[in-house]
Order: sequence, then structure tokens, then C-alpha cells
Amino acid sequence: MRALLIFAIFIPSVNLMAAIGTAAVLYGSGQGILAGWASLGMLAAFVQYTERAFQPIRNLAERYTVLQSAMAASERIFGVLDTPEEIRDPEHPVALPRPVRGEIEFRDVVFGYDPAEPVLKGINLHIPAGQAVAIVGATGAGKSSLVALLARFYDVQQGGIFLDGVDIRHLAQHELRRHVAAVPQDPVCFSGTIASNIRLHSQEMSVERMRWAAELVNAAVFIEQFPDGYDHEVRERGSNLSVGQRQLLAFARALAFNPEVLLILDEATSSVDTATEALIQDALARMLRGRTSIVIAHRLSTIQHVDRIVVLHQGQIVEDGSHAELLAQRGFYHRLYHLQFAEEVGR
Ligand SMILES: Nc1ncnc2c1ncn2[C@@H]1O[C@H](COP(=O)(O)OP(=O)(O)OP(=O)(O)O)[C@@H](O)[C@H]1O
Repeated sequence: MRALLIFAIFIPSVNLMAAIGTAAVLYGSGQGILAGWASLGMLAAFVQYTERAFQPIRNLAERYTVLQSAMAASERIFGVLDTPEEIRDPEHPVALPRPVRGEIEFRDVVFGYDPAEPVLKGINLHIPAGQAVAIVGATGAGKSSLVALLARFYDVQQGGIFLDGVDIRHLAQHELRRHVAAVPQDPVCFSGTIASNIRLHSQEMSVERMRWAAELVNAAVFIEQFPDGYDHEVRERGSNLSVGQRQLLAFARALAFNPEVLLILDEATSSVDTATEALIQDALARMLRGRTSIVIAHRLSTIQHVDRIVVLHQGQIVEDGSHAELLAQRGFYHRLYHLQFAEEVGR
């Protein structure tokens, strides 16, 4: 607003002054010519001098406007950078026992964005190393919050979350993130090459490692179709990639450092074609195999790849078992399955 105000007032004022200056010179010199003490050449010269005198002032006004916009933008950037950290590293971080196995335990976890209104109310969940678990439940049941806690985007208010027996609050954040990777619901792509997008967490990653990840999750299929392959330029937010391609790229990024624990927030809308959907499902099956995984499953096709299903309802675990077991119970899962998933089967 400040920049616009200056642009709207300052520049026209300078132009007005320049016009008045030129008019004054024309009038003065015109009088001089009539009186005989000035020549036509002198008039032309003075008009030019006036123009030259005002040009730098005009330039200055324009630069000042640019400066004001830049300052407004930088205020916002520094505002974000100065946001105080809520999650801090412990003073004496504990190292995970080696080799890291990826066993997860939620013990009496209570959490709420507003502590007075808990979203998760006493969660107890043990996931042995290597098991793939799907979390299902109605919207707002607390599925994403459960995953956000394990990635330590927030801290629990009561209870604790343990990775290989160590409370994640006792781990350095880089240690936790080295072993727990998350694929968000709407993966972000940055402008740069495909390679730099896969290597987002560590640009030093070897080319072999990057290619291994891309091949494992079927991303190599589309990357190799670009004439410049891994050097293909991705536009800001991945606008020159399809939804499915962005998803595969996000899988490759998460898998590139071969994490022991994988968190996947499944996309609710399946806006990809059947061939891409098959590629994604195949990639998912390979990623989950033998790796501790928690998948927020919105699609039935995702559930097919997991060992176990946990049903969340209003912040509590109400059912836990295999697909067949839960269907036989004829409870929440049975209802959800018929409400949400049956239509998918029919499609
Ligand atoms: N950042 C936040 N700040 C405050 N409240 C939040 C925040 N994120 C989620 N909530 C609230 O917490 C509750 C649980 O949300 P959560 O996103 O965990 O549900 P969900 O089961 O993942 O739902 P969905 O399937 O729609 O993604 C909801 O009532 C939601 O409004």
C-alpha cells in the first residue's frame, strides 16, 4: 500500500514539477527572445537542461517505489524466519540403538491443538518393526494429528511416543527425521531440476542412490521420458508435472534416504488416470514392504497393501485388526467400508 501510495503521488508530482519547469523556461526564454537578450538556441538548450535535471529525480522516485515493495516483501519473509521454535532439541540428545529397527509405540497419548480440547484422547498403539498399518476413520477423527505427532511437528500433552524404545522428545530432530520420512497429502515441488527435488534433504546424495529411489517408486518411468532426464527443470510448485508425477516424485524424495519408518498421508481425491494409479499403487506396495509404515488411508486401494488396520473415532482407537477381522466385527470399519469404499469398488 505504501509503495502504491508513493507511486500514485510521488511520480506524478515529479512529472508535474518537470512540466512546470519546462513551461517556466519556455516563458522566460520566450520573453527574452522578444526582448532581444535571448536566442532560439539558448531556449532549446534550457529546455533540454530542465529535462536532464528532472530525469534523475524521476529515476529516484521509481527506484524508491521498488525499494518499498521489496521492504514489504522482506518484512513478511523475516516474519516467518523469526517465528519462535516451539519444538526444540533436548540439551543432551539420546542416540537411537543401532541398527535402527523402526518399532513404534504410542503410550497413553493425549494431544489437542488447544490443550483444553483434546483431539487424541489416550492413544495406545504398538507397531512392531516392519509392519504396515493403515489408519482409517471419519474426517476430523485425528488421523493426520497422530502422524504429525510421530513426525514431531507437535509435542504430546500427556503420554509419550517411542521409536525403538526411545521417547522421540529425547532425540535430536535431525536424528528423528533421518529415520522417519513423511509423504504429505499435497507434496510440494520446488523450481529446479528433478534431481534437486529428489535430493531435497541432502544435495550431496549420490546419483546411484537417487536413481535407486526413483526406480523403486516407478518415478524413473516418466523421468526417463524427458529428453534431459533427471536434469529436467521443474517449475515452481511443479506446475509442469501432473498430479501423479508429483506424487511419485514425493515418494522418491521420501525413500531416497531409505528411512526405517514411513508416514504416508494418502490423497483423498484420486485425480489420476488408471495407468498412473496403477504405478502409484505398485510403488506403494514396494515402499511399504518390510518397512514400518503408517498410512492415512482414504482409498481402499491403499488399504490392500497393509498388514493391519486401525480405526480412529473421535480421537480414540475403536478397532484394530486385519481387513477381514474388522469386516467380521460389523462395527465402525464395516460401516466406513460400506459408506466410503463400496462406491470405489463399484467404479
Ligand atoms: N493445525 C490445527 N490447529 C487446530 N486444530 C486442528 C489443526 N489441525 C487439525 N485440527 C483439528 O483437529 C481435529 C482432528 O483433525 P485431523 O486433521 O487430525 O483429522 P483427520 O482424521 O486427519 O481428518 P481428515 O480425514 O479430514 O484429514 C479436527 O477437529 C481439526 O479441526
